[in-house]
Amino acid sequence: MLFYVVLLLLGVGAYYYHFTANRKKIIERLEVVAQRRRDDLAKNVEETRRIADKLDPKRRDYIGGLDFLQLQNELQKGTVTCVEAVRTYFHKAILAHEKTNAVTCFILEADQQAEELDEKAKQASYVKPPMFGVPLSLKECLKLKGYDTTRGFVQDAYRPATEDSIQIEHYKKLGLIPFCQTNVPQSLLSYNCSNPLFGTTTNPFDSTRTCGGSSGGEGALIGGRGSIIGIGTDVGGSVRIPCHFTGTAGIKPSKMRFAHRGGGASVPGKPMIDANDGPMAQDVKANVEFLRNVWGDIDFQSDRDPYCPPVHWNESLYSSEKKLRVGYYIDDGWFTPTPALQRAVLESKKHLENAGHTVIPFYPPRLTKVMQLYFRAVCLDGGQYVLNKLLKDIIEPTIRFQVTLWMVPTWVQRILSYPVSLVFPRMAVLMQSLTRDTFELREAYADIEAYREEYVGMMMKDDLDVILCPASVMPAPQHDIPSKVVSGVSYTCLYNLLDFGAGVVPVTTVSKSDEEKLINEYPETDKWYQTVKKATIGAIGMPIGVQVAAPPFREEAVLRTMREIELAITGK
Ligand SMILES: CCCCCCCC/C=C\CCCCCCCC(=O)NCC(=O)O
Repeated sequence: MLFYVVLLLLGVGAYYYHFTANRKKIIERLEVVAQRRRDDLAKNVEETRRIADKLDPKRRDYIGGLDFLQLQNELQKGTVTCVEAVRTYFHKAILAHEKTNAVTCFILEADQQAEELDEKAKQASYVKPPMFGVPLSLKECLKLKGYDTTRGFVQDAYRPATEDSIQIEHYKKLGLIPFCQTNVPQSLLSYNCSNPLFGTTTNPFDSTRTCGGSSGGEGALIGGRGSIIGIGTDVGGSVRIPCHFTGTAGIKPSKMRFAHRGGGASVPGKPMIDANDGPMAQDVKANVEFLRNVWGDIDFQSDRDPYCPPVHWNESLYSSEKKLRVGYYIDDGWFTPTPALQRAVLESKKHLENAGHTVIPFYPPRLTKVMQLYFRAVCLDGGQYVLNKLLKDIIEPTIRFQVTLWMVPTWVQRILSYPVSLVFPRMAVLMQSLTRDTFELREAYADIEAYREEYVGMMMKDDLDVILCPASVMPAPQHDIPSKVVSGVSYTCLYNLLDFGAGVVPVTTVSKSDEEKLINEYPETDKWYQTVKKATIGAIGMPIGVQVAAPPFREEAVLRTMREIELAITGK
């Protein structure tokens, strides 16, 4: 017996030695690559600055002060040139990048593309596309020919995409000029924004706090006024959470509204959790104008990807005079949001009521079950795909907590969940979420299908057009918090599980009385609540958004509601 125990211990020891020696070698090699990539970025920023500085600062200030529609209009009229627009945003993005570390690469050829467009515009026969010359920032994971899409993995640096994705091709055809790529959290499966290649992107309003993720670089850049419009991706909130954290507006459309051929994903092959790309901008108006043009010309995408149905922009749904019926909630029953987030929903409710809409309570059913289904379906192989990639890379410290969760075998998590349930029931629910086998996975898929039917059934029963609810559980927290509170995505991931269109519009900022309420009334019943409460103290002044969602192909109703809230708040 002793012999076998010694043999086992020797085996484990040898494996551990081999594993750590191998990891050390990988890390040493990748650290050289990461340093080289960062040095290249520093040179790239300086070259961009040289180009941006060719534009007269007075002109730059004027163009930089235009909003999306004004810039689009001046470019159409020819009173602003494409070169001027690109150089202005090169300059503004450098400023925002210096503050937040949002950019992973400036696309220098944007300047040349702008020159070419300006040349074309001189020809009398040339018809300008609708978004002629508007500079566009892109989340780093989007496939752009000639540029890396690392998703924060050092191992994927210097492996540029060989083609544009269909969506990028389309945006270029509509006249947009991609001018920079923006930072993401390693693996994209997080709502912070840090990786070992490009480092941490910070919130433009407070550098000790995260800009959110995974489209965090976009949030920081747009919130920091370094881009007028950008594209993010969202599988659990990655467009909507950064919008909420940085005071910007964006929407994740339902999956089928864009072509996905040639695109990338954080975890390929997860059929029931629907991700999509989506625009992010300084206001809702820009999102509307962008999607009106993209969906107005959606045949471009459908012709190249038959899985993308040719569903055109529905102007009558967006501009309808018919009053809306809105279901709202301020607490999903899984994770009570901090007071400012609840207040934002109640204020939005008032704005909608003042505009003549009917707003009634709505109770999303069984969120505890939803959280289990979401984590089971998003980590459908128990997290193995992401873990395999991470183990071949330098692991980002701010996601180490969730990496540890993925490393503990499922059966161990299940056994431990029983004692844990006695002191921390919500954690125990998640410990039972990663799948043991395909039987459980099939069951989860069937449950998601049934849940979708139940949810839309409830909306139909009350004749609801859209749902209004919080965008998250808290305002932007410190950089390490998202990994410790992965369960805080309940307000957003629900609408990926349902495949609804869902957007976020900025509504308010955290006030002193929100903080007092937080201190006196916010629950402290478990570790997650304690962490959220602690992270939210000191967040006075941080932006707060609300979320609007509607079933697939009704994104125009979502945008209409968001726009009405925006109009009521900003008056423009
Ligand atoms: C014991 C607990 C087991 C649960 C393990 C959970 C590990 C965390 C896994 C996933 C976290 C998901 C968070 C999602 C954040 C938003 C991600 C997103 O939208 N990404 C965009 C994209 O992938 O394109």
